Amino acid sequence: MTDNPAVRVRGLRKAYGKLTALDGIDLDVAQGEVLALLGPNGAGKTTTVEILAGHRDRDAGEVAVLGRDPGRADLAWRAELGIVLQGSADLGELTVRESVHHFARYFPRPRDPDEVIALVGLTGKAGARIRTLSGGQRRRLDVAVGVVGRPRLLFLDEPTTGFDPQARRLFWDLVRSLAGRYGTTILLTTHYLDEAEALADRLVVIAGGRVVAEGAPATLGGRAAVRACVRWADGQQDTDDPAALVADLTRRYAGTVPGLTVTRPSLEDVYLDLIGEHR
Ligand SMILES: Nc1ncnc2c1ncn2[C@@H]1O[C@H](COP(=O)(O)OP(=O)(O)OP(=O)(O)O)[C@@H](O)[C@H]1O
Repeated sequence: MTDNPAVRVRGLRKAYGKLTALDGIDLDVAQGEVLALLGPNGAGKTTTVEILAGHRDRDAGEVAVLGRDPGRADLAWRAELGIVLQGSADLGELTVRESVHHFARYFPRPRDPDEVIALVGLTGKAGARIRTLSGGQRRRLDVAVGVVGRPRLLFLDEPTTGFDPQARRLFWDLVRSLAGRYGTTILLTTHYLDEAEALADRLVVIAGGRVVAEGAPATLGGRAAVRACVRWADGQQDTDDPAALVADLTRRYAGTVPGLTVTRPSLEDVYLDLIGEHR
């Protein structure tokens, strides 16, 4: 972790009436890092992102986002952020192009709105009124608005909900290029484990308002240490060295091993185990 993280959270708490939504969250996001916040419905992901983005008050805890307390930050701080939350502002009578141009004017160094529209794959709909867009197209517009201000830090709350598979891949390319080429720090929430695995340097899993695990996608929850399971027509065996076992089987069968499969737990398996323990 760098000395000067983009996001630093200690002991974050938030209750809605009697319901404790966040029960002491600690979180760091390094500059340039892509961090995915995972957790079941109601875990507290949106509450966390909204507090970090300055859209919601907290009850307790220390929060620094780009070095500032979001509860007391100013317009210059806000201009460094890109925010794609759930439920977008309603500018339904504007066209896609008018909307992105409109939001670009709030920022001191915006990206070219037409380039941003192309980046999210909406060039063909640039002249269409927002109210005529499909759900996935509307979400792509939210993403365009989120990145048009050239943010240093981008919050994406379930950004690809409603995207078709092609649009999701286009979005993944966009996130990778923002992180890789521009060094944008990105905090995203998602329910898609493949998305988290494809994009994130690090995952943080929350459940019941607490952090229950964190780590790189390849190692979360001890994933890398779990043994592989080799199955074939006449048997199965767990092993640390599947290549050696397969070589041995190949010799035993003097060629092709019937019905051979080698499996390791997927990120989804590990994730479900993790949140299952905290239900
Ligand atoms: N404005 C609100 N008033 C009352 N309760 C709320 C409010 N917003 C969220 N909650 C409650 O706080 C808890 C955390 O909600 P939050 O939206 O942060 O979860 P989440 O992890 O983003 O869930 P999801 O994956 O379903 O989007 C839930 O139990 C939710 O019902």
